[in-house]
Amino acid sequence: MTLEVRSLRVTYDDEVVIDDIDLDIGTADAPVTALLGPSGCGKSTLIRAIAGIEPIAGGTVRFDGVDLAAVPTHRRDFGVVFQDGQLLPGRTVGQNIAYGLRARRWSRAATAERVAELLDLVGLSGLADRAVTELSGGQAQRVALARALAPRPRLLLLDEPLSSLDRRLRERLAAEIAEILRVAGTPAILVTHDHQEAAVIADRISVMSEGRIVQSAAPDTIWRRPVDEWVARFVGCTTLIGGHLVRDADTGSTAVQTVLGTVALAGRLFDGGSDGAGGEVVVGLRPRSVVVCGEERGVRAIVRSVAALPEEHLLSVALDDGTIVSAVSTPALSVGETVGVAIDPDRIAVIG
Ligand SMILES: Nc1ncnc2c1ncn2[C@@H]1O[C@H](COP(=O)(O)OP(=O)(O)OP(=O)(O)O)[C@@H](O)[C@H]1O
Repeated sequence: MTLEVRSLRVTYDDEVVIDDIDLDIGTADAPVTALLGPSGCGKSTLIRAIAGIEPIAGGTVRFDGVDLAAVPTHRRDFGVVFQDGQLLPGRTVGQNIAYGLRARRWSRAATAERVAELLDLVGLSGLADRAVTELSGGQAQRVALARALAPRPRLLLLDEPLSSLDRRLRERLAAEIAEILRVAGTPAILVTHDHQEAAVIADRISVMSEGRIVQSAAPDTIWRRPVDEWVARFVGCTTLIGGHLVRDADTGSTAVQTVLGTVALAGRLFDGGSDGAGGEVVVGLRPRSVVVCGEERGVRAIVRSVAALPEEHLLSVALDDGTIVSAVSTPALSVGETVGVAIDPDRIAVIG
């Protein structure tokens, strides 16, 4: 059950909005893919083109090998959930979930059974007769998800389904959606701005920029081996520094030398490929990639500013060569103080 997008192009007037995109959705190793990218990069347009709502200017969209060019939206058997749910306001929760089943001529008994099953799946049993205008935002999005899943679609298209909810609810619902999709076994594409939501719900993340897919990989590969500096910055690296790869003769593992010291790059993400000794790389640092560790063990730095966060202090420090980096410290420190800093290898990205 895979969706294959090949050389897809979508244009608005003469402007190319989707440019030569290849994508495989619903593969055995990655049933759920998240599309992550900045505002305006074309995520929603791509989803709409796959759904058949947006005409395509070139390329193909196939499902299980069948070209969908001549298949209208309502015959593609795809479920869609948008940001604001788009529930039918004059009807109850149960009637909304049953909506697609009526159109497909399901019997009354089969419809009632399926609605009960989905209410249970999305955790809303007992709310079948509630008017949808009397639901919380989170409940409404669960009903929208149940309605999309009810006819057993071959693919689910989720276009920012949680972005109208507050952060805490979003985090909780993201975990619930991940579980619901796993139980339903339905392949899905999720459009989101939120890195954490992408990692919680999806098996694979495709990063988009200006109408193109710039990297598709498992979430930890995206965070730790971004394909270029743009992706590194997009996934939270605020400072990029040069690095030189060296091979530890004793362990055979690769390490990277930087102005912040040398750290081992353990694990499968750093094996093989261009990870041999002698290569030049770029190391991406996040605000928590550098830790204060005592002057004797780290690289000398002077504290430039200190912000007290609830669980730690966030510092800006200057190295002897003038490089400015963010660092975290549990104890409070003063501006002007000399400290030792070191890289936490589990929190950096390596590009190249
Ligand atoms: N109907 C339209 N006519 C002309 N241009 C459009 C239309 N819809 C979208 N665009 C443009 O196409 C580009 C991609 O828009 P799209 O909505 O796909 O981006 P997005 O990545 O989903 O953004 P966001 O994250 O802000 O929702 C944008 O430059 C947008 O202005």
